Amino acid sequence: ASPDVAGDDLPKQKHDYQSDVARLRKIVVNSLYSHRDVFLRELISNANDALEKLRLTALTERGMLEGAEQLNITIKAVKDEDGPGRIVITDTGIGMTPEELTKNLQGTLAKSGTTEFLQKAETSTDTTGTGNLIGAFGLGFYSSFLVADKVYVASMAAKTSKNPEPAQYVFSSSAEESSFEVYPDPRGNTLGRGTEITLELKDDALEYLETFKLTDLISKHSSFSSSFPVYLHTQRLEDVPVDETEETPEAESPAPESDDDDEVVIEEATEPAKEEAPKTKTFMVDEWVQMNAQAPLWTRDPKTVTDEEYEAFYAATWKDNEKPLAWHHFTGDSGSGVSFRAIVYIPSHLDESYWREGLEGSNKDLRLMVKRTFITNSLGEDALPKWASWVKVVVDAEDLPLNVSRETLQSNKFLKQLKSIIVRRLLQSLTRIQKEDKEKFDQLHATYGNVFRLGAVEDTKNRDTLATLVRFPTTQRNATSLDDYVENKKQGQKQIFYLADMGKSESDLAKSVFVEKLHARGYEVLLLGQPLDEVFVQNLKRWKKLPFQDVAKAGLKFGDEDLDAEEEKERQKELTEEYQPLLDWLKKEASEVVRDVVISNRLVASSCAIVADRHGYTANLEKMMNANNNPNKGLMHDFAKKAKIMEINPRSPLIEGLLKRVQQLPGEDEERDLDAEDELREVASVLIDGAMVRSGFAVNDSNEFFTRVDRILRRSLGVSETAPTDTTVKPAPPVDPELPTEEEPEEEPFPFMKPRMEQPPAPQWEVEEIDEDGNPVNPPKSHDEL
Ligand SMILES: Nc1ncnc2c1ncn2[C@@H]1O[C@H](COP(=O)(O)OP(=O)(O)OP(=O)(O)O)[C@@H](O)[C@H]1O
Repeated sequence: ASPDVAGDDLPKQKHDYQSDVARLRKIVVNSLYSHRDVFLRELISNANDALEKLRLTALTERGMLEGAEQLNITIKAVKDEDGPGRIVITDTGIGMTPEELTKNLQGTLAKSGTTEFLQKAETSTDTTGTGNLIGAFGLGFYSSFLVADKVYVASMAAKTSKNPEPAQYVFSSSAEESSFEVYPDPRGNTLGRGTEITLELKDDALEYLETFKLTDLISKHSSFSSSFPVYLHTQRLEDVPVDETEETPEAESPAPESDDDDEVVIEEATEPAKEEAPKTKTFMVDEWVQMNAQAPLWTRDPKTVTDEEYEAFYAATWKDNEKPLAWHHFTGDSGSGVSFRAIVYIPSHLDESYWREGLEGSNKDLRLMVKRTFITNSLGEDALPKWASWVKVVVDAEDLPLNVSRETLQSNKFLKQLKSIIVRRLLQSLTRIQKEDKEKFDQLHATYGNVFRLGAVEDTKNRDTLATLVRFPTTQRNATSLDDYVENKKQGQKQIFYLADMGKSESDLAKSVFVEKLHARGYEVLLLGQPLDEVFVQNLKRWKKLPFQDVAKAGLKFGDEDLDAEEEKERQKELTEEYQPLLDWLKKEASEVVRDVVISNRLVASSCAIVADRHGYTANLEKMMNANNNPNKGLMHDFAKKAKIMEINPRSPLIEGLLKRVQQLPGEDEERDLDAEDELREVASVLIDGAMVRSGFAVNDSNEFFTRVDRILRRSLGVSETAPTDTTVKPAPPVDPELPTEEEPEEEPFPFMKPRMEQPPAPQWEVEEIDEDGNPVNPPKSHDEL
């Protein structure tokens, strides 16, 4: 039988779901079957949101609390004798008008990436990790359909000046239908205010009717989902002595609110009582048991909180099914008279939208409470910097007035201090992990390595601490910090050598002409292939007083030049004199692309390379400038582009050969062989362009470059340079009007649907007192000062 809320005989307004919504619902239900326990957490958390909204709005809107005085959530399982069984979840929150029922509950697909997601989810068989999908796509209410065939949402909006006479309406929908209905509640106004969700359970979900199952679910997943009391309806048998002269006593039912269905069931006494024992009767007693009676987690002494509780609190508060990497629970006194408690969590993954969003910092994941009441999740203009904006924080201030409006809060000194307190605490946690737990730090760096680079660029105050956290591959080892690098420098070395080429792998970078001599001589070179690397070193400029030196740029010094023997210097001088004719000749030939040609001190096996002048573009920078499609890059751009130097390796036989040929060229008044000269020029041009390519630059006209290469190859093979290639080709068949029928190849599943690594348990932090600037008042011995 349908529950009363169904109003079977009523005329109802039908609405169609958007077609994508119906698809989405199906995917959610199919892919999340094994996670279906989450439905209760999602509904409790929605109820909590509605209560928080009410409490916040009621600060400025009088009379809103009329209708239902208590702010709470109740859950009741109803076993129907002639029906499947229902779970009813009721809150006395802000409620919804019929328009809101229609708009809010049909779900929106406005979130970016949803359509893409749908396609991937439908073609993928991999459903691991989809537990997060619910939170990520705002599908909270949809999770009802994981366990219910039919869902009724009765709601009565709070009374406001704009809506002084709210009415109770019902939204109903079944799991399969592509439409939903909204109609006036046939029972009238039973709620006073708030929302009641009735789930008509699927046949295979009847286990959720059992009290122990609900108790287990709530304590496992939802005890932290609400800061308002959550009551579960329970029944127990109780023997009560009866005085036959008195009337049958009423069983007590401390229900948080009256409930018409809640008639107390009274059973007959089971055994005829013995004479001496007082007569008893067994009653079925209805009770509402509060499921979250414990003090909120952040107010507790961390010594009494288990890792599991910290993890459950994190999962419930931020709807993230992956365990956090670490957390820091502390109390503090802001100095401006506000004492507070806080937990800072480091998630084990970055939201995929992090890098897509703009650079202005915002933090949706901060929950600012005053005396356990949620106030806001926005620090406004005192928002965390972008690099730290992913951190998840609960802060509860004791000494702020409860009725602060968000506006007055913005001008409160405490808020300004909060930003630096959180950042400082976060940095302390990160530094501590770096020092104490290598394995965890590796995970941290894999996720946040680029965030640390960004931070070092963005946050000048914390630049050094953030830079300490960054790791680089080098020509000698992996995961090297700047401090490690400096420790490993050679005698006399006064520069930190690096090679930057965005997007190149370490092994490609390690093969570059620019590092060959450094590597051969045993110097370490940082290999920078990450997008933010070059900006990072340019902002940092130096580390431990050593300047960064791009090994693809002029100015490279090994630092032991002064230690060279006199004859070594003499040899260098001789070489320059010997090669002067070639240097002069090449300088003319290469004048289009370089400013000068010199004898190299950085090449070992390669014949030549193009290095950027101190103020010129490196190949990496030139690529970025070219990609930045601004036609008016101006004079400086042209200047920077030309600011290159060609270096030749006098030990290379190719260069020796070229020198000989240049020396043999006839003098001014001798007879010239123009063909031979052209040939030599062509060889030189291929050498120059080859050096460009080998050094990471693009050649001006690659097609023309390869035509020249082709000509030289023909010459060396003795093939005619002018013999044409047969260029006849078979034309394509005529136009085909038929549409293709072949299926699309299956694509890789979305990255966030792939399984993620299990995280080891995070360490527990001690509680510390901190002052106005976030400095510990009595720093414990184990504490790392930054
Ligand atoms: N118990 C409720 N009381 C009042 N409004 C509700 C309630 N449950 C849901 N809503 C409304 O319906 C909207 C959609 O709910 P849904 O759970 O699908 O998404 P969400 O809560 O916005 O996102 P998420 O659950 O992922 O955080 C909510 O934003 C809210 O406006």
